[in-house]
Amino acid sequence: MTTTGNIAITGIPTTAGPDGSFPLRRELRDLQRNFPDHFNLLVLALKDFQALNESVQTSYYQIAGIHGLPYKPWNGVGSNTDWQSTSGFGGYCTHSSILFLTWHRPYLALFEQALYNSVQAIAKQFPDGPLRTKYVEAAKTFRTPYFDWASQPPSGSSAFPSAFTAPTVQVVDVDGKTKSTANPLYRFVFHPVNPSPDDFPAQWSRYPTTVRYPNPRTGQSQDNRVAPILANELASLRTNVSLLLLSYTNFDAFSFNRWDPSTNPGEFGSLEDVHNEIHDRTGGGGHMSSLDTSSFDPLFWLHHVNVDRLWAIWQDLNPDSFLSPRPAPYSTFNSTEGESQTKDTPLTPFWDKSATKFWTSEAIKDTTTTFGYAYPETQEWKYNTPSEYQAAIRQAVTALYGTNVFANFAAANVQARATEHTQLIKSLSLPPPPSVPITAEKPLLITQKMKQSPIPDSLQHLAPNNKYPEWVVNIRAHKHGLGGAFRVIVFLGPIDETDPDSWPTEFNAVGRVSVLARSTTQGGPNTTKCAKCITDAADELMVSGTVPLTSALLQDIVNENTGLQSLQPEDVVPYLKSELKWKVTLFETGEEKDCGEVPGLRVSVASTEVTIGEDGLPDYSGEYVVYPEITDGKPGGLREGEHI
Ligand SMILES: N[C@@H](Cc1ccc(O)cc1)C(=O)O
Ligand SMILES: [Cu+2]
Repeated sequence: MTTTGNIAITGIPTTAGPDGSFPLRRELRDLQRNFPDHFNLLVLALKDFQALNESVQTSYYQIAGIHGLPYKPWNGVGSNTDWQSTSGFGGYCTHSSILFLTWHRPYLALFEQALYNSVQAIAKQFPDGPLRTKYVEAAKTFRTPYFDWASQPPSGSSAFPSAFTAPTVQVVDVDGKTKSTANPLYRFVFHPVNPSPDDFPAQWSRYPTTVRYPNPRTGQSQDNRVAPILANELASLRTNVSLLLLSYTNFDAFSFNRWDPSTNPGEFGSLEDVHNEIHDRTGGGGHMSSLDTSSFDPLFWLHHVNVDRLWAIWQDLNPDSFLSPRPAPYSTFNSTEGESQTKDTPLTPFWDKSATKFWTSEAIKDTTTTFGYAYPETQEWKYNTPSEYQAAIRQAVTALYGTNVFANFAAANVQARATEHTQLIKSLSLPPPPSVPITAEKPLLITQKMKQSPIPDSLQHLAPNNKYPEWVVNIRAHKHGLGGAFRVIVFLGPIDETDPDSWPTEFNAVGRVSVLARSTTQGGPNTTKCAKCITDAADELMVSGTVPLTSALLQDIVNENTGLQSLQPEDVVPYLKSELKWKVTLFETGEEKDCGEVPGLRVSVASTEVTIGEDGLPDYSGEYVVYPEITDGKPGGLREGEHI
């Protein structure tokens, strides 16, 4: 890869195998356990890549810097100066925009081709002989892994893989010796944090490395907080992913989180919304929580590969739906607020393979193999017909994310969550894990239960005639209503109202909608943010998200002391009226702050009747019904007579 002039974004140049196959981007835990040579290369190459001089255009530092901070033009692509107007943001990344998914695909391809450079270099450094042969061979099919944050981790293993949290990792180094080395997935070590003066404002330059859940006082990363917080809202997140993949059929609704008055109650969610939630839950006020800094955390790349994968899966299930022109939500390096963004809008700063023009959404929509990779679920070449291929995708999706909410509930042993939860919370008070070497973690498994049983016998009575109502909480708010990143957490049941710090780990937390608004005060956190809303144009941008409730309702039904009897509206409506609540907190500073309400906040509850087919697959084609009586009278709740 040349490092001067226009850099062509090629991904890893690959010719298809004789059967049409392409190398796979695999799940991290699968890679670690089943492809140890690839995993070994990942560790060594990522270290090498991260160590590149920060002034090199294809260094980790500079590639990460395309997304947000330090707001510098990259690859010879000048920036639009409009972003400096009050409502704009620096950097090239696209969010709440129709280009959200497509822009990130060449971005990941660029990361992968740069990482691959290091993979090649490393493989060749092994001593001549069988070791080198082995690693050179493995290097050919090396692709960036993904972190599947939605499927159920195998029992006894953490929702946040140790590959991200262990400070050191065991590797076979290029001298052929097995040793312990600093883990490049754990954090990125800036060298230095401000290679040019003021790359980062004080709020960020205080951290010499990327951090997760930084202690607000000491700035220490608290990685042990991530796993319990991922586990606590996992069942709802997983339903969200199944709903997105199996019930959304329109690209615009599926892809991004912008809300408008025509949004129907079955389409408040989006892949961008669940993606935001992962930024929030893994960042905890550290780098992942902010669009300005998230791409510096190595986790960002594996998270976004998963987002790209979910899109690839969805797109192959819905090949005829693609983006329709939409106005840019605000000005950035590559867009001007209000201008129409279409499938032909240049995805700057990513030059295409010719290095003379930019990639467009249209050019990268159809297949990931343009960039030399596929996913386990998208091995199209294995099937004779499109319908066979789609049936296989559906099967793979339902095996990982739950054939239906009942099978998911049973397989994931959600029932045991209450006990498990107490243990997790206890583990939070323990000191961070010592520097342990990575031991191969169990890969995600297709659980037998999900495959076997359409509706487990013990839950059959809750879906008479194989029909049941699926319940969701829909949320919308002004994206920039608080002048910073905030979330709305949804609870079902009592919580400690007085302690915002405890809310994400309350057992009764069901799920959240996280809004990654950028801080409008670039100098750092502003203490008046909760109290005041900003009144510029960006304030008008409305975003939405959804929190699936059904699995939490099932938990409450099974847990007899709640009194809830069924999923039917006559039981659920009064139950939700008394038990459903939500809290708004600002999260960018690492300190949880109760913000009461956000401008434009509307929370509503909707349900749709789902029929489970013979094969256990849910049919989501029904309409959604909104129940304003549940939220009427609560702050920010939809009122009766009000339109969604
Ligand atoms: N937090 C719960 C989900 C839940 C939330 C609220 C409830 O009332 C019940 C269940 C879990 O870990 O699975
Ligand atoms: Cu992201």
